[in-house]
Amino acid sequence: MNKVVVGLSGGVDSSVAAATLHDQGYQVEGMTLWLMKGKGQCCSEGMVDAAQLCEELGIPHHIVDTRDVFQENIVDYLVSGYSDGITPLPCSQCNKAVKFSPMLKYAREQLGIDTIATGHYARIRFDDATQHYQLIRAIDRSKDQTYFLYDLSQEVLAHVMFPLGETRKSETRQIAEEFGLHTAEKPESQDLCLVEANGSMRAFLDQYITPQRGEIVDRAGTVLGQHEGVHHYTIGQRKGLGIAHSQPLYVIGLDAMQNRVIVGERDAAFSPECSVQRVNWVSIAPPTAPIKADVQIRYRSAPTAAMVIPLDSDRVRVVFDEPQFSITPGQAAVWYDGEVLLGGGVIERQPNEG
Ligand SMILES: Nc1ncnc2c1ncn2[C@@H]1O[C@H](COP(=O)(O)OP(=O)(O)OP(=O)(O)O)[C@@H](O)[C@H]1O
Repeated sequence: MNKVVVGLSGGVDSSVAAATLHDQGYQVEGMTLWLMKGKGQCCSEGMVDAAQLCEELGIPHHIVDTRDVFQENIVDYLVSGYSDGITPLPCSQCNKAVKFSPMLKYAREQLGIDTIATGHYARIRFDDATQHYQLIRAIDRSKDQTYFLYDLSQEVLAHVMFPLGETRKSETRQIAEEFGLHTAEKPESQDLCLVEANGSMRAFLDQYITPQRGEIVDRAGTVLGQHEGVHHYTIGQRKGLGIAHSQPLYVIGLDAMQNRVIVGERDAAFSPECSVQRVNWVSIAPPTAPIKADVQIRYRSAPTAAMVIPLDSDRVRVVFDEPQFSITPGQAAVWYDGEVLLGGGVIERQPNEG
């Protein structure tokens, strides 16, 4: 019988992923990664919910202590990024370094199982022509999570299943009810796990970074106000600046070296291009010539037409057909050809951002 280890957060999506595979005849084992020191959602009640689910399905449940891996790859990464005036995206980094690789390693080495599954909304297809696994958007575009998965490797894609890729979110709860799972009623997580655990990103960061007062300036260097710490701000932010001005002002740069937040009017927050580092060509061999693609610079933003121009083995320049608002260093730029996620990487600081 085919064996699979399903990553269980204690939420409804991973519960349904496990129950579906179990129903299809797979020999399923549940695995919960203990990610956070303290009271992270997946780590206290989540572990109990995951254990109860495994009891309901009559399958084994493994809890793997990965708190050190999470601390090093996510907490330290966020603290150092925000201290440096960028806005890191923890979820893609978490998927790559904390969830998929350690889960697969543990499944193989400790359980002798070579396939893992999660409740992500995404699909995988093997393309015979290119001999590559391709990461494909979920059927339910409103829940599609491929943006957070761009950094997975071919090796991981070859051993992963996403049972919810063809399911609409509206059906998931119904399926959970049909299977009689207690997680059917569980509310959705609304935000980043660290934000849910700490109340806000600011509260999380303030535990690690001592707020340092500094100046809010315009591009010419004129002082317009004071800030409480560069790490409290993000490019494109409008609210919470506390400056009276004739036009709305936006954060257009964060200068950690000089401890300054740079603001400007809306027009100044648009850029025609950006460079992207730590690029992973997830579904295709790295191209040597520029390609046309639809690029997404935020999880919830619409993909927009651009040229993706390879610079070297893991850097590209993205030139948009139309200038984009608040391209945020640290966040992911991810590019698609239709439904296929071709690649992605981390947006670099722009030359004019201080
Ligand atoms: N602590 C964890 N241990 C193991 N797998 C996890 C853990 N957290 C998340 N996952 C896996 O990653 C998937 C996506 O996680 P995400 O945090 O985005 O939650 P979600 O989409 O709300 O899903 P869920 O409803 O299952 O919590 C989950 O469905 C689950 O398979």
